[in-house]
Amino acid sequence: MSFFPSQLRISSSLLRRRTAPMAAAAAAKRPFTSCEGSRPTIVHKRSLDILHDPWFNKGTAFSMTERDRLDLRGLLPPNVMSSEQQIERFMVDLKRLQVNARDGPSDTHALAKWRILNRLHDRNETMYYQVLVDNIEEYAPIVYTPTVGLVCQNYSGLFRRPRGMYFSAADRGEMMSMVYNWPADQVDMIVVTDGSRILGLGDLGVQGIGIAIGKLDLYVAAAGINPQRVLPVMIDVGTNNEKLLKDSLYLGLQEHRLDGEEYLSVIDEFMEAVFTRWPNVIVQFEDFQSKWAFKLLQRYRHNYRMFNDDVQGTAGVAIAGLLGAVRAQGRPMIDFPKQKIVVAGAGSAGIGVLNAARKTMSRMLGNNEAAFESARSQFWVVDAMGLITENRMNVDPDALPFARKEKEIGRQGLSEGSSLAEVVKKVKPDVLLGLSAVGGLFSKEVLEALKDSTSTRPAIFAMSNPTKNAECTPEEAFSILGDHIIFASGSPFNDVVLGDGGIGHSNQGNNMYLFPGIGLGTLLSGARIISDGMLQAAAECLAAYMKEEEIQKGIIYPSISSIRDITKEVAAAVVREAVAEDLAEGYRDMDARELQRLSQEETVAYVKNNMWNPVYPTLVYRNE
Ligand SMILES: NC(=O)C1=CN([C@@H]2O[C@H](COP(=O)(O)OP(=O)(O)OC[C@H]3O[C@@H](n4cnc5c(N)ncnc54)[C@H](O)[C@@H]3O)[C@@H](O)[C@H]2O)C=CC1
Ligand SMILES: CC(=O)C(=O)O
Ligand SMILES: [Mg+2]
Repeated sequence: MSFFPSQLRISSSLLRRRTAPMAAAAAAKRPFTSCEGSRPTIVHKRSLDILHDPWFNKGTAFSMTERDRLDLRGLLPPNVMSSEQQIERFMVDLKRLQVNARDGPSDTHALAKWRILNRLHDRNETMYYQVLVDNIEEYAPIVYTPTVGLVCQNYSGLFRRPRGMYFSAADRGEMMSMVYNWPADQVDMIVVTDGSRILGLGDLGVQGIGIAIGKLDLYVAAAGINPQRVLPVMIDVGTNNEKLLKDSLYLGLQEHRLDGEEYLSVIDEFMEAVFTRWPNVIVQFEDFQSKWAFKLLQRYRHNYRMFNDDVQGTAGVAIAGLLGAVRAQGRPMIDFPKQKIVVAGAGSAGIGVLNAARKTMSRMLGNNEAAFESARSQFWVVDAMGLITENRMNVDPDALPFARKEKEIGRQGLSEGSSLAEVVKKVKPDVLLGLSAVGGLFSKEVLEALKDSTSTRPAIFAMSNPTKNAECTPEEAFSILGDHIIFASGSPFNDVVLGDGGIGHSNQGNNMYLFPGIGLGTLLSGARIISDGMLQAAAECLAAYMKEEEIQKGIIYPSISSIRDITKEVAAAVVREAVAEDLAEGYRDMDARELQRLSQEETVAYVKNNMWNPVYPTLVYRNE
């Protein structure tokens, strides 16, 4: 099945948008698995051991009866706090930092917030996630992009308590037993990186584990995956970052990266080990350099429950945004195949987006070979060496399908290696999309050239992360191109106040709108693999989520404050597609046949009821 649905399916889901009433659970034929937060939790420890365990610790919120039950009386100040009071106290501390920091959202300021939040995570996970869920808009930029980039760059210095697992080249032959060192018998979600391309910051070696941790924080906050069942993983096969190789305080292997068969054998061993211990786990590959991203995806996707977020998650988010941009021009989505799109960056993310966009156009044009071939001519791809054409020596095989024919581009006055500014000047594209990792690539010259766009409302996607790597800022885009544009960036920027006092919307086009729902939907369907159709359903759901009035205002992605809601909808769409493709094997007491019987509303309710909420459970002690 190819990546994106026909226009008909998009339209019908647009009609269904946000129609799933929560009353559906009550109307459902059978009770769904209830929220785990309400069940008592059996613990096998007491006293200080409980206070020092972030999974169970409630700090001052332990009730007096619980303090008696768990031998905690006298180990805490006597005033029992509600979780709201606890958070209020914590926030006073966190906000004081904000008041005192005179330098605005500087790096040191953001890092200080990350430290405070991380320390909370280390002593009380429930409260940490409560703070995150309730203030996701404020703290996603701290636990995720952009601050997570800074955290990864400084991880060797910031490291205090271990979080997640490290599999290194030195562990070859040991991984099958090592996985049993992880304390949880059930793991639902693993995010794994080899640290070779962290955001747009390059090879950060073992320090890249920060990105796996940040992504899993969003799995918990947005998708309600139980934090006791997530596992961040770093596969340390060395680093080619010369600075880290020479740094005596660096925490990873100080040797050059393994390559070729040796590298593959390490990743193979890791996959075999984790799927042996946790056969139903889902593995998200994150921030692997392009060289391996596609190869590993092809190697594993038909046998394991895995996906590559940079290739597949980014593609879905970009497609949803591109369709939003078409609607924002006042045109029907079926006009998407007429859009001229210039893409800067032909790495794992850029090529992932290009393949998905081409397939989407092709489906809209009739879904045959001629349509697929014709869709190709809507794209111009520029990488570090300029416009990619068939004359490029040693063109990357993944980029080859998008290499322009000299004959075609000769007519436009372009040639192999033409600069981005030249390409934009000559093509006059509807969309300029950056996944280059080069901050400021959309220079004044490039944006000036876009003024001649044939679109009534050109779209600029400056998708590279973190903030400093964005191809341009919204201020630059709106000030040069005027008010009637669409702007999206990978990391968050503030909206821009326009000359007439209106708002120039700065959308965050980030795969965070899809990966949590893809993971949750896969988990709750029990799908054996993650198919193109499931990814396509996720992207379609995101595209359909935006209301017409929002789109007309230039808002093409939801606010991050609604990420839990959008994730629930995306997960339900993924579940339904898995069922439709006969891939779903069920989850816990919801078997495949029962899943099949659920209506759309019931599927949404099923997803919602299986999302973990950060609420203190009642703790009951039992001897082991
Ligand atoms: N917003 C989002 O959700 C996502 C954003 N990204 C961002 O995309 C960026 C790229 O990621 P990957 O594709 O994995 O990296 P990559 O390193 O595989 O690819 C980078 C590409 O940019 C090209 N490039 C370098 N300099 C250029 C220049 N001056 N002009 C045009 N192209 C140039 C390179 O030739 C290469 O093709 C990163 O900054 C990453 O943070 C990645 C995934 C998701
Ligand atoms: C967002 C993301 O996955 C990246 O920048 O790599
Ligand atoms: Mg990534």
